[in-house]
Amino acid sequence: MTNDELTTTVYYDDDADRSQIDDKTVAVLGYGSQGHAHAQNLSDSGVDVVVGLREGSSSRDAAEADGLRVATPAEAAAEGDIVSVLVPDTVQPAVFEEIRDELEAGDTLQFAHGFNIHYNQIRPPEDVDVTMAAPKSPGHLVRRNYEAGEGTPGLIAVYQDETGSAKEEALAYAHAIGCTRAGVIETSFQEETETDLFGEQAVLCGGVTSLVKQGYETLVEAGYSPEMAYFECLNELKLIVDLMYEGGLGEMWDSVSDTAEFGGLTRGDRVVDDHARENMEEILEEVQNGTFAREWIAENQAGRPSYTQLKDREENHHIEQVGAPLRDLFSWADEDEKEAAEAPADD
Ligand SMILES: NC(=O)C1=CN([C@@H]2O[C@H](COP(=O)(O)OP(=O)(O)OC[C@H]3O[C@@H](n4cnc5c(N)ncnc54)[C@H](O)[C@@H]3O)[C@@H](O)[C@H]2O)C=CC1
Ligand SMILES: CC(=O)[C@](C)(O)C(=O)O
Ligand SMILES: [Mg+2]
Ligand SMILES: [Mg+2]
Repeated sequence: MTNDELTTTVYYDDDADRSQIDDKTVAVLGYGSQGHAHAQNLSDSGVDVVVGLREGSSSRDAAEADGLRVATPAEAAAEGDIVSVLVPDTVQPAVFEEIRDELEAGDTLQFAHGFNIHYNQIRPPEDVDVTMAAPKSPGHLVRRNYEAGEGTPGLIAVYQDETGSAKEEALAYAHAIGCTRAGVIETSFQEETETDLFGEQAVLCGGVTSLVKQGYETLVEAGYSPEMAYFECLNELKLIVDLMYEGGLGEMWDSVSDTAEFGGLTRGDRVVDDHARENMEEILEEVQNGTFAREWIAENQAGRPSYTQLKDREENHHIEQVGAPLRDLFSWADEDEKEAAEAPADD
């Protein structure tokens, strides 16, 4: 299927006009998963970057060690023509209030997720552009793929176009962080927010980890060794998903045995059944009607009691106790490979 046959236009490197960003300064607020990747990729792409971090932030040393200028969020925003808000969603409203007065007419407020705009937690001034360039990838792979000369797919969206060139600038930003190497699709703040929240809750982060833990617990409670259960239900999942990533479900089905294919096709829907689908639809509705957003905002206002308890329970799950030493064994193989690579040639 060519781009013309796709229902959505996919933008690539040649579709981006880098003159929209090359003479501008980008203030990247936050230096975490997305922030470190955007800042370094933008800088390596030749864009002037200043990182905005709180005084005393533990991320300051890392950003400076990576050769980037660091300032406070307000100082960075004052310098920036584009202010990329890459602090945690739950602190963005407070950080926005810190920088609001530093924004000038024609500046751009740029996001990697639409949560605070879509749920009206940030109401931007009317004289700036509001855009999104959102990698569809964890930040560390945004950076790793960029350094490998590749990219990660991304989305762009325009919420407010005061200058008349918001989309073109967002596409130039997506180019500079490497996303147009892989492909960029235009969406809206609403669509990105709702699909991203649903996807991370029901499939990518919540659904998958629950499936892995349930499978692991089923095997262990039936008497099988935890190591066997770990290899079967967690470790091999990467290898299976890699095939799906490369060539869709079909490439995975073609690679596994007929036995696995028959077993999977006849039993998969008994595990993720109609009830699971009803739960997914309920989760999507909670995203769409703001129930999840209100719950997450209230959780943070209360000091994250449930989040902390759930995180602690997850970190102490038996699969994590079993997995750590097993992965160290794998890293031993890496160490072995490293030694081999560093050893002088026997010539
Ligand atoms: N983690 C990911 O891979 C993805 C994240 N996003 C979005 O990117 C944005 C940033 O998320 P992450 O990179 O995950 O955040 P993170 O939690 O990894 O990093 C947050 C950064 O902000 C800094 N920070 C925290 N509080 C601050 C404050 N009050 N003032 C100034 N700096 C502060 C921290 O020091 C850290 O450098 C969010 O909107 C998120 O939804 C979008 C796509 C994927
Ligand atoms: C990595 C990503 O795309 C997520 C799961 O949406 C996120 O980290 O918010
Ligand atoms: Mg996401
Ligand atoms: Mg997300």
